[in-house]
Amino acid sequence: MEKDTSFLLTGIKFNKKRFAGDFARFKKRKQSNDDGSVDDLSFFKREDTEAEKVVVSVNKKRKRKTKAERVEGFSVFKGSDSVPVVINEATEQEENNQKELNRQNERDLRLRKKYGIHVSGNNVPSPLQGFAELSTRYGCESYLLHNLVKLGFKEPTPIQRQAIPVLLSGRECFAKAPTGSGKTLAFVYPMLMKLKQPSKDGIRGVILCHTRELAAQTTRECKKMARGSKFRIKLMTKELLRNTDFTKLPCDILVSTPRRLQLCISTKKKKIDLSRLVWMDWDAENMLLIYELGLRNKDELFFCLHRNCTSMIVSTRYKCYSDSRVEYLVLDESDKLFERSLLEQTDSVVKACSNPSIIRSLFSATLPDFVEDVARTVMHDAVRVIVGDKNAASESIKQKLIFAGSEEGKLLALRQSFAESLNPPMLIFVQSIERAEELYGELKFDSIRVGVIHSNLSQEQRENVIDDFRAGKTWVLIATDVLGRGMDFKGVKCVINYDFPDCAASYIHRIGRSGRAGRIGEAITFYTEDDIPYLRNIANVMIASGCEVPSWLIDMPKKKWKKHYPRRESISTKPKDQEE
Ligand SMILES: Nc1ncnc2c1ncn2[C@@H]1O[C@H](COP(=O)(O)OP(=O)(O)OP(=O)(O)O)[C@@H](O)[C@H]1O
Repeated sequence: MEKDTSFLLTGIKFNKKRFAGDFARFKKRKQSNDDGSVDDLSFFKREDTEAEKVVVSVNKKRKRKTKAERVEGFSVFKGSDSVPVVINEATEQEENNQKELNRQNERDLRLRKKYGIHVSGNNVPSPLQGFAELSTRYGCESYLLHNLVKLGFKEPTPIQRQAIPVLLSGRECFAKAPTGSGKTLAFVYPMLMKLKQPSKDGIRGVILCHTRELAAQTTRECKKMARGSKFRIKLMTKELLRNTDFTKLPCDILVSTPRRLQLCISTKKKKIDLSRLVWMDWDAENMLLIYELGLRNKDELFFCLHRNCTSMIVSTRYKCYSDSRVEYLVLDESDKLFERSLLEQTDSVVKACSNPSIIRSLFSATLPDFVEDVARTVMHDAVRVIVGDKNAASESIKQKLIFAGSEEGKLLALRQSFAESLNPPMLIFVQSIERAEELYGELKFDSIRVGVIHSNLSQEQRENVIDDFRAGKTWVLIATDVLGRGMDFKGVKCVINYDFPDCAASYIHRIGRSGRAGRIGEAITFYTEDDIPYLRNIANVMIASGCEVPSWLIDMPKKKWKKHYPRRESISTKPKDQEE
């Protein structure tokens, strides 16, 4: 788990040649930035103190002009739901407006309570009552509504009810909602609505997924939702990476793993440039502001305004225009993307998407504190949306723990459960590639159609295994954690944790491959002596998801859970002396 949030503290390179005139104005004052870069670090470092003052000052100015305007703070966590401003000397019209606002707030609260939605942030937009509001409130194009009907989606899920209006209002968002609860649609739909039309400006939407399988699935879902439009939605494949000149690639939305996109950004020949700077129309008012606020140049002014005002206010009052490229960035399974193994690559991509008007969103079924910290530091006036209990799994999954005693005991228990009731399609998770192959070796001679997937297989092999499982050609799929998150196999009835998961988050995601979209699922977790110290953490998840747990489990001491990868005996029914 990483706390490093370096991408937030990195800046944007300015095209000094292109804006030579503007730079000339500041030459004398900007002694130290000879390379044309913003003195980003020091600037951002003081944003919590100086910039806050600046914003208050900017906001005071605005307030003087129109009394009814609200003072917007920019701390995500300063308040819970929206807090209406009390207006002194209110006119009758203003009072009526206020009453209507209060009534709306009450309606929002009731709706959120009904669907278990918890929000933090300033002026959080009202949740959707139904999909029809996408049209009445946001002027959603008819092809998008038709696609919802075609997909058979009648009602928005709770995360869709809240996250879609947040993103459509141009707010950044970090969200946690149970596995299988429709988060993909919650970020893809507003992206399609926001981007409106395909354009020649290059890639405007980027979705990062932690595995190729999830990226491929998300691309497919995205295309389904965009049917009837001319959006070009591309999956970053190995071929694309090798053979494409991205400056010529017609693409509006790119779905990729962080690794592939980073490779692309860092390889000069590929010329993929996701960054663009927003420049303001330079006028006297801005000049004045710079001096009044004690800033050094218009870049600093821009960041101040941008970070603390809504983009609409910036664009009308301060005549800011956007020459943006990536307008929309999604980090799906965000906590995974921020883990040590992917952090650097994710960091590069986020850094490259340097359009200051960008709307970024983080989605996952688990939201550890360090991700909240990242979101709080990096995002602009973001809204946090949590559906259900923060540490819970999906409530539609029946969860069971089985003591298997030893490795041999696990294999016996598995075969016994197959003999009693094989309920395919079924996923079995193990902790390593080696163990996946071992278990596959044991089961392939039983009369079960079994497949295996892990990261040592070629991309083609992985695709074939997934296709066979989706098509029902294999009933049981043995997998490492490469399939533990995000994958949507609609009919999976049962997940078996053959090996105990390495952390509570991994447990939540693994078992969440069943019980999707409101269906009933089952999760069985084998444990041995080695795993007992970690049982309590799983018990906590079970309790939070409404499952019954034996009292002895609750009485167990809590254990701080780092990654749990015990050395396990190999999976084999051969007598020990016959093993090689
Ligand atoms: N409004 C809806 N009504 C019915 N089904 C829906 C709706 N929205 C999405 N779904 C379906 O729910 C299933 C799960 O959706 P999705 O894969 O987006 O879940 P998720 O929340 O991203 O899960 P995970 O955390 O495991 O990634 C999909 O099969 C999707 O088609």
